[in-house]
Parts: sequence; C-alpha cells; structure tokens
Amino acid sequence: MRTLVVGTRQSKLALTQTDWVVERLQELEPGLEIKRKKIVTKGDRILNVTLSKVGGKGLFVKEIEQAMLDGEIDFAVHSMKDMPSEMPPGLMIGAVPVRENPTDALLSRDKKRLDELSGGAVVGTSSLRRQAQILAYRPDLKVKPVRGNLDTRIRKMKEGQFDAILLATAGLKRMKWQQEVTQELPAEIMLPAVGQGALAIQCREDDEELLNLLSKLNHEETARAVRAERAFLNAFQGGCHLPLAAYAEIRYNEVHLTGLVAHPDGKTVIKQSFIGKDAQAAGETLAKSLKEEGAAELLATVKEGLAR
Ligand SMILES: NCc1[nH]cc(CCC(=O)O)c1CC(=O)O
Repeated sequence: MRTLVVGTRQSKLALTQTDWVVERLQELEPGLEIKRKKIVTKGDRILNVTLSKVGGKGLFVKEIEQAMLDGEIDFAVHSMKDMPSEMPPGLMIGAVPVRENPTDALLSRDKKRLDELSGGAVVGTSSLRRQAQILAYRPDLKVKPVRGNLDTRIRKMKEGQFDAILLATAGLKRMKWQQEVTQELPAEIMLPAVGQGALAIQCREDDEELLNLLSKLNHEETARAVRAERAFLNAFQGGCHLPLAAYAEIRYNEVHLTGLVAHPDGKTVIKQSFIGKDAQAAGETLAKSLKEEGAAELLATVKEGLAR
C-alpha cells in the first residue's frame, strides 16, 4: 500500500476521530504510512454565527472534498452527522466504522439531571433538534444558543453562562471527556441526530486499493442503521440545522427506525417508528408517514422563520 494522506479539520474532535481511524488502519496493515493534512473549512471560520442562520449544508466538508478531488488528500474522516446527503461525483463513503454511543448528553453545573434542573434554568444549545425536544419535555426551561468547539462550550457552562448544555455523548467519549457528562438522555426524551455517533470515511470512488483496505473497517450494522436514518433525512431535503431527528437500531436482522420532526418551540412534535428489512425503504416509508401527519408543512414553517 502506498503512503496515504488523510485530510482533517483541526478541531480536537476531528483530530481525535482521524487518529482513531489511522490507528485502526495501521492495525490492519502494519507499517502503513499515513500523513495528516489539516484543512480549514467554512464551518471552522464562522464560529461566531449561529449555524442554523448560516444554514448551508456541508459547512464542515466542502473544502475537504475539494482537496480529495484535487488529489491533495486520499481520504477524510467526517462525523456522519455533518455529512450532506449529496456528495460530489467522484467521491464516496468507503467505510462506516462501528458506531460510538449515539445519545445526547446533558452536562450541568451542579451535576443536576434533567428532571432536577430548576424552572427557568438556561440550557445552551444551538441545535434546533435539541432545543425542540428539551422544551417538549421541560417547557419551563430556557434555551440559549452556544457555539464553539466542545471545550469552549464546556468552559462557557462552567463560567456560568449556562446552567446546562447539550452535546453528543460520542464526541465527549472520543475525547475521553465522558466524566463531564451528567446524564445520557434516552432516545425517548432526546432522539439523536441522523448519523450521530457514527463516522464516515470518504474517498475517491476509483481508488480501488484504498477502498479494499477501508472495507475491512466497515461495520455493516452501523452502515445499515445510518442508511435508514439518512434515507429519512433525504426525504425532507433537510440539513443538520433543522429540528429533525432519526435513530435506527438493528434487532434480529430488522431495522427499527424512529423519526421525528418538531417545531423549535417544542409545542408540536411529530414522531413515529417503523420496522422493516430494507434500510433505504424504511427511511422513505417513515418519512412518507410523517408527511401524512403534516411534517413537511411544519418544516416549511420552521425554514420560513429561519429565513426571517
Ligand atoms: N455538530 C457538530 C458535531 N459533529 C459531530 C459531533 C459529535 C460527534 C458525533 O455526533 O458523532 C458534534 C458535536 C456535538 O454535536 O456535540
């Protein structure tokens, strides 16, 4: 195998995730040389603006994809959650490694669990999905936007800007910061984002040598669950900035998929589950069923509100 170049964002989480994949690949092929090339994305540059207002899809991947197409890098490790549904021609997801914990975590200043937070407590999150679900469960809480890398957000909470914040458990575990987690929120209260906890290893579709190596890292159960979640997402032409959630598990060789669309105020939540064999079909069927309950109109209203 030739020396490989992996492109990565320079956030600690991106570097940690990239290193994890590099180590797995070097276990599979001892002596394999992999160089890291750091790339700054648009999402990294505009940290002061609420992402739902920036709104663009693929904010964290575009520059990396271009470097791959230009041959400057061979592959990249992305958070599946940040991957847009559309990929430029010539690129593909070469492997989906085994999923890390998919839940969302509550981190709070006084180690108070969600049920113990006082009325009016301020929860930091810029995710409309998290905002909608936390308000649906606890309408008495206040939600305020927070941006920045994981360490920045935790610091802002500890400084007192927020009583609690919501973050993906997976990112914290990968950074070995799981001791910061006060409570992992169950999917019944906080349905995870599409692809949360999973990674996508992206490469050129004609790179057979690399694809052959990457296939050994692929975890079919995770890939299948994520396929169902992303099929659901695609049906709404949604991005990670919309109040939309989906989570799938494989049980006895069947896909158990739950999907949700909500108003950011948490007062309207449309949520359903579906069980099927075919992952893609499960996602499409569930989306259709939510649309029959008015999910598309609800999202259109939300988008209108964001544009204003
Ligand atoms: N939106 C940013 C982002 N992209 C992936 C993760 C965490 C890791 C993951 O979800 O796989 C995070 C941080 C967060 O949402 O807390």
